[in-house]
Amino acid sequence: MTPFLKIEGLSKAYHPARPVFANVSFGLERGEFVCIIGHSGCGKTTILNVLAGLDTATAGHVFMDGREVLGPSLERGVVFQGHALMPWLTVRKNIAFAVESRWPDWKAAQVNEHVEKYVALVGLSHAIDKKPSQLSGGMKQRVGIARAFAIQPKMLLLDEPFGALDALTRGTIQDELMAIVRQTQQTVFMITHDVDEAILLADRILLMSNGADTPAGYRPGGITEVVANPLPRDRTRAGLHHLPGYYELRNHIVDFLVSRAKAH
Ligand SMILES: Nc1ncnc2c1ncn2[C@@H]1O[C@H](COP(=O)(O)OP(=O)(O)OP(=O)(O)O)[C@@H](O)[C@H]1O
Repeated sequence: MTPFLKIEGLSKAYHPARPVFANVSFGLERGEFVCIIGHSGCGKTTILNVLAGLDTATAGHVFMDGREVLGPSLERGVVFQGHALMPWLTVRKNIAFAVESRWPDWKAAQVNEHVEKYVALVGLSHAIDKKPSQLSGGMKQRVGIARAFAIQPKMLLLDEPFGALDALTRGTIQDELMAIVRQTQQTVFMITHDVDEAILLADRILLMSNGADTPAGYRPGGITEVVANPLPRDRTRAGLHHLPGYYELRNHIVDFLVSRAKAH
């Protein structure tokens, strides 16, 4: 069967002889949550941008639901590291703008009800009529997350969406994200640097290595290994460390990052 999202032979080269990554192929099933982990500069954001249709690959193709991704679409919701909000609009209007683009026929009251629901979901009802400059970095990030969810895309692409959040908020939003994704059967591709976050959220974890000079010549970066998460899907943040298999999985990923992800 063809997967919901299919990535075939993707390469990106800024210098023809030294591609950042080459021959990257993988698939995501509908409703699957996949995280990608790798050191800075290996090309994770580039891959995510190609999946979003915001960047083009030097070689290879991406198909979603049987159609090639050739540009951005409201079928794919993206949450960036920086929150990318319109600074002159309130939280309500930032999200309403996206919702109106997605459903141009909706009446104002319907748009507003929808916006309020998603703002409540990320715990920001009290700040709904504030502008981004009046919010903390973490709050702005939550607005970005609410906006991506509000357009109910077929696929969510998340580039370290929780990086700027303090540990407590991060935990709460991880729980919320997990609950929504399970409930909506959302398909998610997420970049993270946090091994525990990947183990908590992902069904599978892609381990990506950096391009490197080796005795045999330059070796482009790529997906070195795909790790299936063996832990039960109803795992929780608090219970994660007690699950059999957790430490083996964690050690395996940390070992990859320490000794295999970069040539020494
Ligand atoms: N416009 C560009 N011109 C030349 N090189 C670029 C350009 N954009 C990105 N790169 C290089 O491509 C590589 C991959 O960048 P990318 O942002 O995808 O990495 P990343 O794995 O997401 O890193 P991080 O974890 O730090 O966000 C980096 O080495 C970067 O220097």
